[in-house]
Amino acid sequence: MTAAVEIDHVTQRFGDFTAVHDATLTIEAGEFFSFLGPSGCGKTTLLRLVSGFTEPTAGRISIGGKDMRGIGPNKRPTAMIFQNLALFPLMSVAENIAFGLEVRGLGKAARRRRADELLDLIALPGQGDKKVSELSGGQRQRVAIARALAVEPAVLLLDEPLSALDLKLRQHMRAELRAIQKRTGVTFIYITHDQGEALAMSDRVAVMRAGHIEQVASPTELYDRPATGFVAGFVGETNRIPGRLLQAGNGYGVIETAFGPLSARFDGADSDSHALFVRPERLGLGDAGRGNRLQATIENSAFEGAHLLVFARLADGSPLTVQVPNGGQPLAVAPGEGFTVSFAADDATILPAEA
Ligand SMILES: Nc1ncnc2c1ncn2[C@@H]1O[C@H](COP(=O)(O)OP(=O)(O)OP(=O)(O)O)[C@@H](O)[C@H]1O
Repeated sequence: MTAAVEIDHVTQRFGDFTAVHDATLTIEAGEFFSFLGPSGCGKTTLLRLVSGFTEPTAGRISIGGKDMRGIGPNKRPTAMIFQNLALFPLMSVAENIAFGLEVRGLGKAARRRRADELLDLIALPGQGDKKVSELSGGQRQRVAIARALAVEPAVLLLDEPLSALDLKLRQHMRAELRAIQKRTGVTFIYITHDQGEALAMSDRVAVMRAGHIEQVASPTELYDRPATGFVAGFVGETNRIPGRLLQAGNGYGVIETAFGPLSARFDGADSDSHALFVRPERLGLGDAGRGNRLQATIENSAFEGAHLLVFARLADGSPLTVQVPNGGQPLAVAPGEGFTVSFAADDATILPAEA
């Protein structure tokens, strides 16, 4: 089972405070969709609205084309997985998975059959008789997913389920979650403040800021075509150079900056002031005919294995980060020395400047 989720002009207020402002978007059936944003931006509130734990102050949520107004959480075709998995430690793995089925009156043999199917799905075949306490953190995570899937929800809601795991396991579980989602075809709605997680797993991501949805796009589009300065800065690293728009046309613009005119992609967004955003890995050392040039002075650098991060200052003292691929040669410039970087207009974006 799978279903689309329509969020139609949904607002959630708590007293005078608006946690979600007029959100409108459709999550397609079978999609892995993430809400990404800093703490307090309203992600959990939106998830609770979809699950039915909270009714919106205004607007409407539909699941599978059905209006969910007045339909309580246990009547919705959704299941939720929380950060603390709340597995029952004294029950076996199979009993944990089948718990929701017992409540629904399914017989013992049928429950066990379903638990075994789900154990295959989460790549823990034959582990049903183990105790939860005998499993690793990642295995418990998978059992929690199996338990949520046992009741055949059309939409699975996941509230930062990986945040308690260590980095290695988290990265491994990203791939696991994605694979389980693909195998089941269930719509996954995932919330996280970890951009790496959202980019690695999702078909599409909604970036949220202070209750507003800033952009909904695929991971590559978010990274390469951020719609706002906030998205450019929140999803990945970026350099920001403020300036005044000089000219625009055909999808490109030129802004006058403290370092001369610079050109980049520009979609024509009107604003009193603009800024150019360029990612550290899109800056190349030297002037290799890339179109835009900047002079900077190196402050220090950090070796990260596959690349070197160079922290530099522009002439007005503002910071510039350059990511240089590790080509097996030491960097030819030392701290305190000046150097030139360049970038192509296609590798940078001009957006309205934000405070
Ligand atoms: N029941 C409530 N009553 C009053 N304010 C609330 C309530 N629930 C959430 N808020 C406020 O709404 C805002 C959004 O909260 P929410 O939990 O949705 O954020 P979040 O993006 O999920 O953050 P985090 O990543 O920290 O969980 C916060 O400022 C929070 O304090």
